Amino acid sequence: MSSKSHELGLKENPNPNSINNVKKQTFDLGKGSEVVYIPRFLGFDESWKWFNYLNKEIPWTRPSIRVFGRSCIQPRDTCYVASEGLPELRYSGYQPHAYSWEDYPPLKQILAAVHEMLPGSNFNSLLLNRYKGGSDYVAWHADDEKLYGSTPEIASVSFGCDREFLLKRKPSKSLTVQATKAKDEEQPARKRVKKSDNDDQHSFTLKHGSLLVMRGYTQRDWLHSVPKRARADAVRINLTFRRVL
Ligand SMILES: O=C(O)CCC(=O)C(=O)O
Ligand SMILES: [Fe+2]
Repeated sequence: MSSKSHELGLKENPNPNSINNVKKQTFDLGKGSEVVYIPRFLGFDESWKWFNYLNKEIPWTRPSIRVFGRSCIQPRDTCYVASEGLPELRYSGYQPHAYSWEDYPPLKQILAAVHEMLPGSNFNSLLLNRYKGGSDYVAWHADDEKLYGSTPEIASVSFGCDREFLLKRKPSKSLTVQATKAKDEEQPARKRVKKSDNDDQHSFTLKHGSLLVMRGYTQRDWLHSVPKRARADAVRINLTFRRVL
């Protein structure tokens, strides 16, 4: 254990007793996409220690990114940590500097807890986000960069202010609106696809100390976002662990 994590009073294994009997909610999104939500992945008090460490020690930046050809400031703070020798990450025209796990030893402890919770996982990179208040957000996107492969598992740990996390199914590429409508009208009424059916959207309130996992074809077939929320007035820190192939 590093002297730094000793100073913080952080344990080597963040929550050994609850690893195997935590409440785990699994959501089958259909067609090979799945989300798992574990509200109390890490203990409450311990999670505030992680929060304080991350808020203070991580070299947060708010880079310029490109969205639809326009340059803008990313509406949240960010940092990137990755194992050595991996291909570089690039998103929205921005290539973050890859810090080393050795620079922030407590991150390795959180990574170990995630690995223990998700047998078979082997994450080697981490994107950190800090939302300073309700006007910080992440727009609709999928983490479908090629370097993660076709069915990436992404493990997302949240600290601090509760925020809503939304998922919506990507519009189908093969059927235009017109084609969908025409096809729909060919069907007898009882067989028509009801567009009001709500299995195309899901919402989770990501709690302090929670873990949310997206896997299978979730990045190919779904978009996710953390929208602005006027009443969310406190800081939230989110860590997304990923495996670069
Ligand atoms: O903050 C979150 O919960 C999600 C962050 C996210 O989607 C991302 O970094 O790609
Ligand atoms: Fe994402």
